[in-house]
Amino acid sequence: MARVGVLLLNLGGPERIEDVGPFLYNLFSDPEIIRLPTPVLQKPLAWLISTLRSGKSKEAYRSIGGGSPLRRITEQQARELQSRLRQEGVDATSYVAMRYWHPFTESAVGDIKADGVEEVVVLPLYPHFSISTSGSSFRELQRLRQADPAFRRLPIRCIRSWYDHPGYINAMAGLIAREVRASDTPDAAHIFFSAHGVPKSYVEEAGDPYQQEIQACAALVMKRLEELLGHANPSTLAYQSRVGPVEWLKPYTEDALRELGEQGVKELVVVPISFVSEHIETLEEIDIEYREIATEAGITHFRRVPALDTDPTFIQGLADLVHEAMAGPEVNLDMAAQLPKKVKLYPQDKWAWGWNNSSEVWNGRLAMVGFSAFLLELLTGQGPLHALGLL
Ligand SMILES: C=CC1=C(C)c2cc3[nH]c(cc4nc(cc5[nH]c(cc1n2)c(C)c5CCC(=O)O)C(CCC(=O)O)=C4C)c(C)c3C=C
Ligand SMILES: [Fe+2]
Repeated sequence: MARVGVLLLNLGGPERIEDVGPFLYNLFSDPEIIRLPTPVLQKPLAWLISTLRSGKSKEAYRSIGGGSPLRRITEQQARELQSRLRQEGVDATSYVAMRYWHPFTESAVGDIKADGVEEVVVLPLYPHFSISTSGSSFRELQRLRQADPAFRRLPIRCIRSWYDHPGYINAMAGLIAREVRASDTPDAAHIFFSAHGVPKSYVEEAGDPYQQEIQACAALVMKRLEELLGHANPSTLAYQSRVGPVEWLKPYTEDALRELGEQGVKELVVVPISFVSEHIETLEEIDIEYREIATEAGITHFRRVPALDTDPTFIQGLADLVHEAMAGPEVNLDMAAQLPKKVKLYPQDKWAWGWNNSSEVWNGRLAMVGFSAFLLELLTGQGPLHALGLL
């Protein structure tokens, strides 16, 4: 029997307040998170944004106990999945590969090689594919594989996304049904799906299938929920956690909550749909910020469905996904990271004269170069502005 390594991909989170700044720097250094047409500016911009954001982020992490529970929960999921697979006769060991904090992807790959694993199943702990999440981790793995002949030799089967997998849909519907039954008005409780957002351009320009997978998933969960409850509840899908000035997927969670309040909705069952573990965006953003907005909007009952964490139906669903992947063909990282549409990531790169997309991009680039030079001068204390006595 082959020794199988199940590599679980996740984002990672700061474990202590001191980790918040470096964690944010790692996150914003990723070109899949901030898609800049000029890569040379990625690191200065990451430094700037992480510095500006870290106060707000630290406050949020403080309010949930001083750090993210994501590593602890992901490691628990990994242990339970491993024991489930071993009970089912697979010689499996699971490994956790975080994208922006410990344990990093590189260290998980090192452990896989040291343990003599013979084949790898890559399972992102994101049910829905996005360029910014699974896509980014697949690319990181691709870089590590290209640089390492020993890793390259291992057969690999990547699971791209699993938003429609029966184990996951059943587990989600089961948890929601519990909250609906416990509500004051089970027939009328409004099911509110809150998914992590992404910038609109990811979907419309770069061809990210994320929105389509989220919509399809919410529809499947609602169908299963109706079967479990014996009645259809009203539902809404909205997107949370917007960062920065650009437009993200709409409706935004805060706006949708206010609108439901205006419509007279009183009882809400909030479902964190794109997350499979509790973390800052469930424990702080939903439980504290959005609860407050809903209450102000006149929603009197706000119940939040817990994240799946180590729910047994969910862990069994993950084990089934691994079995299905092992029974299928190899799926390499290129195939897993592929986008459905053949699109240009930066359509504005195409040159054209006049006041248009391309000239706006070049203005933006020149402004960024000027801004970086200014930043450099501030840091080094040397440059033309100092020479002119302006700094
Ligand atoms: C489906 C899940 C996620 C998507 C899609 C996603 C996209 C995305 N996120 C940011 C910016 C931030 N994300 C942060 C933390 C964070 N995000 C996810 C999940 C998705 N992100 C997780 C699991 C976590 C870790 C949470 C934890 O408990 O530590 C943060 C840091 C927290 C904060 O300051 O708000 C940022 C910033 C962008 C820009 C983006 C898409 C482009
Ligand atoms: Fe995020």
